[in-house]
Amino acid sequence: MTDIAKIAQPSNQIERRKGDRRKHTRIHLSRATVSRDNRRTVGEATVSDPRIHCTDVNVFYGDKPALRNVTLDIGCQEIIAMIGPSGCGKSTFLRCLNRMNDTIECCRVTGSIMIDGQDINDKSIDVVPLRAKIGMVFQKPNPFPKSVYENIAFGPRIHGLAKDKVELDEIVVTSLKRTGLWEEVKDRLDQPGTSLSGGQQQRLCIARTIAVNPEVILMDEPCSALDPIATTKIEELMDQLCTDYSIVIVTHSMQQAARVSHRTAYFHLGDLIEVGTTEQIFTKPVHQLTEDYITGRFG
Ligand SMILES: Nc1ncnc2c1ncn2[C@@H]1O[C@H](COP(=O)(O)OP(=O)(O)OP(=O)(O)O)[C@@H](O)[C@H]1O
Repeated sequence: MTDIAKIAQPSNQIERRKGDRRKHTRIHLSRATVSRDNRRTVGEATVSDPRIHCTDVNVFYGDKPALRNVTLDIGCQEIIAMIGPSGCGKSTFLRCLNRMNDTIECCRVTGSIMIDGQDINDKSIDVVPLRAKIGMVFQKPNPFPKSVYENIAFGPRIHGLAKDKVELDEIVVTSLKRTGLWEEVKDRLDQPGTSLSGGQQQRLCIARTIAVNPEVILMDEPCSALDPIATTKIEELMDQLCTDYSIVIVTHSMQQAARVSHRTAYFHLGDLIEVGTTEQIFTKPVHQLTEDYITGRFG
């Protein structure tokens, strides 16, 4: 078994690894023990043909910095995983990518985040089409309180993507087929989305996201509320979807990052420490902080 295959082993073996990890001495790194120089990003943060190009992104909640000078590209047709200890800024970064931080009053974002030649932080940008272009799937499945059909049809209808009912039906069927849900729900399209299982609800939310033709799908711990079988289905789905969309996933599970992503970005206390191919990050991390985290010495 290769090193990365060991990391990506199925979740029934993960519990045993957790036990092993507890044997390591825990290292508590305070801001004082890690100099700013040691927290410059190492690795290739940029790609030749980025879908999203982030430069010097800083985020503050009130006066408190949550992210510092993050420069990172999101490539086309890639799955990039954001990993790091709790509170390091992974979700904050994800929310920057479709201006979800706008919904937090005390939050201020600086720097540039370019997609299709436009800075998404430009005040003239309409966030409704932006959030269709850069869709988001949350930790807990959150279907609309509507039927299965309406959960999918709602977005294309408000974005004017279907000229009539026939086209709308086609989008609904295609989106459900692409997420592998069609066979499971084709006889219950009129039932509430909330009547589906948790894993089906999460795939419904992904189907709802792809129904409006996104370029990027943001996933904030999309499997944390799901069992291992539902998790496997979502991971297989991500693998299929990345041929058309860029996927950015925040995950607490290093095994999941190793299984699904092409590149991995490691955050620590608001800094982007290291970016690289997932294989390199998990087998030959360059930065000591990355190594300490992936070997379970802290976090
Ligand atoms: N709405 C908010 N108001 C104030 N501070 C916030 C808010 N959201 C996040 N923060 C702070 O910003 C920092 C980064 O939080 P964030 O949720 O992005 O981290 P994370 O890496 O995603 O954590 P976790 O893995 O626990 O979800 C933390 O110090 C957190 O307390």
